[in-house]
Amino acid sequence: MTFAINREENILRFTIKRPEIRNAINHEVIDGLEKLVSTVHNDSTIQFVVITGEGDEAFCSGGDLSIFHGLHTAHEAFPMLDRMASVLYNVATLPVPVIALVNGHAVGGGCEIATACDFRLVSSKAKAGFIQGSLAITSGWGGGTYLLEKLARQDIAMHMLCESKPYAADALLEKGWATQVYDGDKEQALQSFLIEMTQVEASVHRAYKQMLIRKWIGQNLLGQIKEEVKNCSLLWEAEEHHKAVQKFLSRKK
Ligand SMILES: CCC(=O)SCCNC(=O)CCNC(=O)[C@H](O)C(C)(C)COP(=O)(O)OP(=O)(O)OC[C@H]1O[C@@H](n2cnc3c(N)ncnc32)[C@H](O)[C@@H]1OP(=O)(O)O
Repeated sequence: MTFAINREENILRFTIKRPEIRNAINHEVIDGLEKLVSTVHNDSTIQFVVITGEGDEAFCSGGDLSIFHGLHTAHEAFPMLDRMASVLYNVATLPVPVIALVNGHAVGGGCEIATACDFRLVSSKAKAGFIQGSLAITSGWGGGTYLLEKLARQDIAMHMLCESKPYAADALLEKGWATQVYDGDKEQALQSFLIEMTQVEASVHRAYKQMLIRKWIGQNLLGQIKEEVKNCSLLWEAEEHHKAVQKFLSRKK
């Protein structure tokens, strides 16, 4: 199994379990995120959702290039992008706070997943960035839309998207992408982040989350995400994209 869903008291945790390829996303992990969403909707006692990656190296390295490289045309890429974008919107709009425990690198689609979450607790050793531009595509799972929505400074968000590179944790904090940066043990970091929040009734968290979701519905965030998906699928079929992916997959270390 390439993912795990575990419950610890009122916290539901989703772990991507593909550390050998830096927790890249395959179809089974997408299925797992769907399962996570339905579990939360069917259990009103869940207070928080945590998404993380196995190991110390990576939170998530984005789409599994060895699989998704097989998608050539916009027509072929669109269903994968659209499905993941929909699943991620369902994660972003879960009725409880969602925390990305960024235990290691979060690049490409991995950075999109973390950006869709309400909070990002980032290891001081991690790097994160929207590196999709270096593969001649844009974000395509909604991440660009979330970034432009979530960062207080739009110029910084645009710069991150257009530079298409990974940033160190301190820079991510300065830009407003990281909620907190932690040293050492991720479990301790999570515990201290949640300690004050757990003193507040879960119904209060749920009410604030609804406030946020209403705002996003009002500004048609989902419609904007659908446009992002469409544009990404058009860039996907260009020769430049396929060459860049091929270069990554065939690089010599
Ligand atoms: C769907 C839209 C998208 O998500 S587009 C973005 C796709 N993602 C990427 O381009 C990121 C590619 N990965 C990386 O940049 C690096 O692997 C990062 C995450 C920075 C980690 O570096 P480092 O710790 O040095 O590991 P490494 O590069 O030696 O990789 C270890 C093995 O894992 C593999 N791997 C890594 N990422 C992916 C991926 N996204 N898809 C498929 N395989 C991936 C590497 O190829 C490497 O495999 P191997 O050990 O050489 O067989």
